[in-house]
Amino acid sequence: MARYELVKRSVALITLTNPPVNSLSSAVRHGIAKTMDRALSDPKVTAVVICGENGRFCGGADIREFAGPLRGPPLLPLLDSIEAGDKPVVAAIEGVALGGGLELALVCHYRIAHSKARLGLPEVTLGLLPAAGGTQRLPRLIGIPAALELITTGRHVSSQEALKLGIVDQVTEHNACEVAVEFALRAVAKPLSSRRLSALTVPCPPDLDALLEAVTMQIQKKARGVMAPLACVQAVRAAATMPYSQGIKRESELMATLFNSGQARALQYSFFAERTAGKWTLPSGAQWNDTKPREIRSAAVIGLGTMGRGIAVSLARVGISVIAVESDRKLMESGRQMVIGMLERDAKRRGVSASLNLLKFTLSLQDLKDVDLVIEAVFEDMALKKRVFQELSKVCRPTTLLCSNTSGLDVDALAGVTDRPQLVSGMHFFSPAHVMKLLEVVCGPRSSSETIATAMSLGKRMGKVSVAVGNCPGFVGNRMLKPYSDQATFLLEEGATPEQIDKVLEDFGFAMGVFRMSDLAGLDVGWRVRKESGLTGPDVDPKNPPRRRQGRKYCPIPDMVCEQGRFGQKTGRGWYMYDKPGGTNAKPDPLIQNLLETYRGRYGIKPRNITEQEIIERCLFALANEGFRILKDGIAAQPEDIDVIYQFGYGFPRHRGGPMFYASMVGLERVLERLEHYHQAHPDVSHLEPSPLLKKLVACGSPPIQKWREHIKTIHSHL
Ligand SMILES: CCCCCCCCCCCCC/C=C/C(=O)SCCNC(=O)CCNC(=O)[C@H](O)C(C)(C)COP(=O)(O)OP(=O)(O)OC[C@H]1O[C@@H](n2cnc3c(N)ncnc32)[C@H](O)[C@@H]1OP(=O)(O)O
Repeated sequence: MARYELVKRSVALITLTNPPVNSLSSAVRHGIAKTMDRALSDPKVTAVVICGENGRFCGGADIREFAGPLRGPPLLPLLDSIEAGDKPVVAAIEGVALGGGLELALVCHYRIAHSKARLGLPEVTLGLLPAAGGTQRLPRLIGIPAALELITTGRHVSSQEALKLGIVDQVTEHNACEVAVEFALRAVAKPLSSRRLSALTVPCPPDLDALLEAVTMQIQKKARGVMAPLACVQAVRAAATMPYSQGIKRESELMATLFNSGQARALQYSFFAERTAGKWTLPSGAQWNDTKPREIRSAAVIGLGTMGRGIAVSLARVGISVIAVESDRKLMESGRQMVIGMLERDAKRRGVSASLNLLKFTLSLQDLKDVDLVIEAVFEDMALKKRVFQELSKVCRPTTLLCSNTSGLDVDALAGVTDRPQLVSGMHFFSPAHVMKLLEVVCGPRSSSETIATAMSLGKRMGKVSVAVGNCPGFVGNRMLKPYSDQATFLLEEGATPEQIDKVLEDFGFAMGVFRMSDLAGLDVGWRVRKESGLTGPDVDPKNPPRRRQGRKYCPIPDMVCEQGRFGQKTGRGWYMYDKPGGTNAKPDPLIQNLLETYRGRYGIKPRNITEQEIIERCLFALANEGFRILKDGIAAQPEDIDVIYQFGYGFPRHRGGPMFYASMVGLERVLERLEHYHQAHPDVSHLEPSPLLKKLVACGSPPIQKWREHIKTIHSHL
């Protein structure tokens, strides 16, 4: 776990060996303690170099160990003892020095970084703080403002930035280990006192209180209700105002408040969930690590609406040549201008040159005959999409993969009109596609494993978090959205207002409440779908009870809002009013209040006081309940996939883990009991009826979320 060698006759080279990221597991900490003792007690050794195996210094504490009882040598005293040693210690940083890894480097007396290395204290993203002295040493090294920014955001910095900030002493293009050994030899006999960061005084800015206040306010605005960044501010305040011995105690106290918190558990779960989601398995048994994806060099995007434009940008900026197709010259020209503008702005932000030469715009599908992959992003209309797929099937070479950006239509029906159903899949991007990180890769019953592997790998290349899902109306994300938003509109009928519901959801941590989100997305899209499904509009049987459709409870309020031409932000009116069409400043609208009152009056509904608890339970438990159905139906393979989809596609707060993790934290028994209660009160709302899988899990003693898979075992897996 830590290898010991003597090099150049007098330098002890300690190599951390815990693949893949050399995290500081109990065994590694043990290894460091043993090898450091050996180095310090061997008179032949004049200096020490610490490095990591396989070009990675250290990815920090072993996050998996946080879930169990803490064993092995504690990190903090181990690091303090390295710093206190009387032989110079040099950190040779290659790959990453993150979290405890950087804290280890900070107790070394010198730090040499490879030019491609990344450094940072990302503990805050795991609901923690750098509690192995990081909050006390980094401010002493680089000053309060810079340390505060790095510690509260968890941002990684390049070695060049680390050099500018003063975190490292030298950046090298060569083997960092060899450079560090030479450096260590030159450091022998130089005084170490000024190199022990804990002994330095903190350069304290005169406006410390104002700075801390400003950062606190920024955090409260950006990360409402999240504890760890605020604890980080307090720890840095301690560094600025206390001697090291007291500051370190404060750091430990603050860590103790975070360590076993629900937020830390949720954030650590989210870290692993994101990685688990990339590891897909299909019903055929094929999986992520045994299926080779195809290399995609060229792609086509059909349709230059909002989605198509974002997809074209996402492809071009990772070096894929793109042919963008529109049906109308005017639309093509305006699409061209927008895509070019988006790419130029993106390139400017990233400090690279825009890859405009990779773009081609055309009106003819005939131009697609040689591309490796097509992503169709036309209007959400099955007949139109089928025509496009039929045409593509004729035009493209037989090996071209055909993907649809549909947000919920049957991918297999599209596959059925082509000559290559095995090469068809869904690639469901989220708007705006060049910004949003989520990609649902929809696996139809005939999609081959190579097709799925290619779509997943293309998603990764575009910087997306890709999740493989099965084929059903709405897939995972949009299928779950329906019960969630239905509950919100039923609550409006019963007495709530859009702003009340949104506030509760935003206080819970959602980036936007359900009504503000709908206004942003546009209310007309759902209205059109409801009209096409015969749920609203002139075709609805007037004899039908007005609040029931197709045998189910139905709330027509969203249709009534649309009937007034209120389509959301783009029209300046929706659930809220905005300063102008396209405005983003949502204000409660008395007209909506009137509409709700008139509606309740017409149907004799006596409004009642709706509590925060009811809003959370009805919206979020209905959401999770559908998630259980999705797992049972084999549309998602594991709860982690659902949670990743909701975090990256729907603004579910990461510090709550996602709808399924949240349900597990509340307690499955409690979720079941509340759903039963609400279903009893609303027997005509089927999505409040507890799902069989939820009941089964409760009957099995509510196992932890990581064990749910063992109870799912569906024979109908679509994944
Ligand atoms: C009352 C109680 C009081 C309690 C007080 C407790 C006191 C405890 C004190 C402890 C003080 C410790 C302070 C330090 C804390 C930390 O260091 S927390 C960890 C900080 N580090 C990170 O956040 C880095 C996380 N990792 C990454 O960002 C990336 O993995 C990477 C290093 C940049 C590499 O990326 P990439 O090459 O893309 O590979 P991945 O796919 O992400 O990872 C590969 C596999 O490695 C696993 N992994 C990565 N990092 C860790 C880790 N730190 N611990 C455990 N496992 C890790 C990752 O999950 C992948 O594994 P698989 O999923 O199995 O493939």
